[in-house]
Amino acid sequence: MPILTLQNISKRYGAVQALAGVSFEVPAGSVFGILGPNGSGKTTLLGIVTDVLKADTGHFTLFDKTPTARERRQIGTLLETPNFYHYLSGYKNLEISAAVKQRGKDDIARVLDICGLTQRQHSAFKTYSLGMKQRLAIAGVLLGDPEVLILDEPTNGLDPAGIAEVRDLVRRLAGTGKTIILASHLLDEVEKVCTHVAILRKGNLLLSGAVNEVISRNDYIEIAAANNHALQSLLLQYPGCTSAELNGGLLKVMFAAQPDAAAINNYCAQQGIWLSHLQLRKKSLETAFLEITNTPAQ
Ligand SMILES: Nc1ncnc2c1ncn2[C@@H]1O[C@H](COP(=O)(O)OP(=O)(O)OP(=O)(O)O)[C@@H](O)[C@H]1O
Repeated sequence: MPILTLQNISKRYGAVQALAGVSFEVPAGSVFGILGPNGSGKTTLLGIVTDVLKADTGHFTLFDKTPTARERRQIGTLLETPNFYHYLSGYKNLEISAAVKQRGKDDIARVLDICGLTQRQHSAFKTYSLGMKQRLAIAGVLLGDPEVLILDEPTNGLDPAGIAEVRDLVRRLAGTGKTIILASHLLDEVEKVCTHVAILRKGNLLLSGAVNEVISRNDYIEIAAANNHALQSLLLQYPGCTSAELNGGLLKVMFAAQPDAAAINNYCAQQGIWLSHLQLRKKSLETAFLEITNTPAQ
């Protein structure tokens, strides 16, 4: 059963089409990244799902049901950094969060433990590192043990140590079976923690699904010969070749499917070009992502 199903969600702010007919499913137990550059509609989408905003068209279900207060109670949301009191301890701040959520204090020790803050629970919030502050914010979201967590840019503004701490926490939470939906403009974040992804650009969904399936990462080849221009023309005619760019003394050649280096070597030899260099290289997720986001939206 999908945890969240979006169907044809659109939202406009005046002249800006923030979301244009977005549909996808978030599977149970996934860490689902909503990825896109600034202004692509991520926060708007999370706002709609958490009932802060109303969609113009379309609808969504939570746990396969039209959401009521009962379904919403199973969602813990962190859309912006909470206003913790700087002079109060982590524990006292969570007492306030629990009271706002009309929950008792009995869950505080558990969430502090999950977020690795037990030892520092009685220290003032102002003495916490950036990573600890964000972990406290996530601890607040975990009060009441929701099944689904929605986090908007959870590592934004953190230093590298804080980013690593929050990523570890997200992975740990995923390991306990929680479904985690997080918006991010950081590809690295999605690569490191997400199992699934939806990629948005200017309010359009470019693709969604399991990270390994939707972001194809075929190898590319680096290749050179005495006459690189002749080699370039030749390779552009090779079946499945999508580009051949000259970079320094090497050609970087991309393919629609996994390239076969031996077959390419043979092809060049048959055409009278002897290679001085041929190497298979792994395409980075960043390159794959740029290719996806540079293709026209449907
Ligand atoms: N209240 C609003 N009024 C007018 N335009 C808005 C409003 N909120 C968002 N927008 C516009 O809608 C588009 C989508 O914004 P949104 O904040 O959802 O994107 P985002 O992907 O979350 O970006 P960011 O990472 O910068 O938060 C942007 O062009 C933004 O300027």
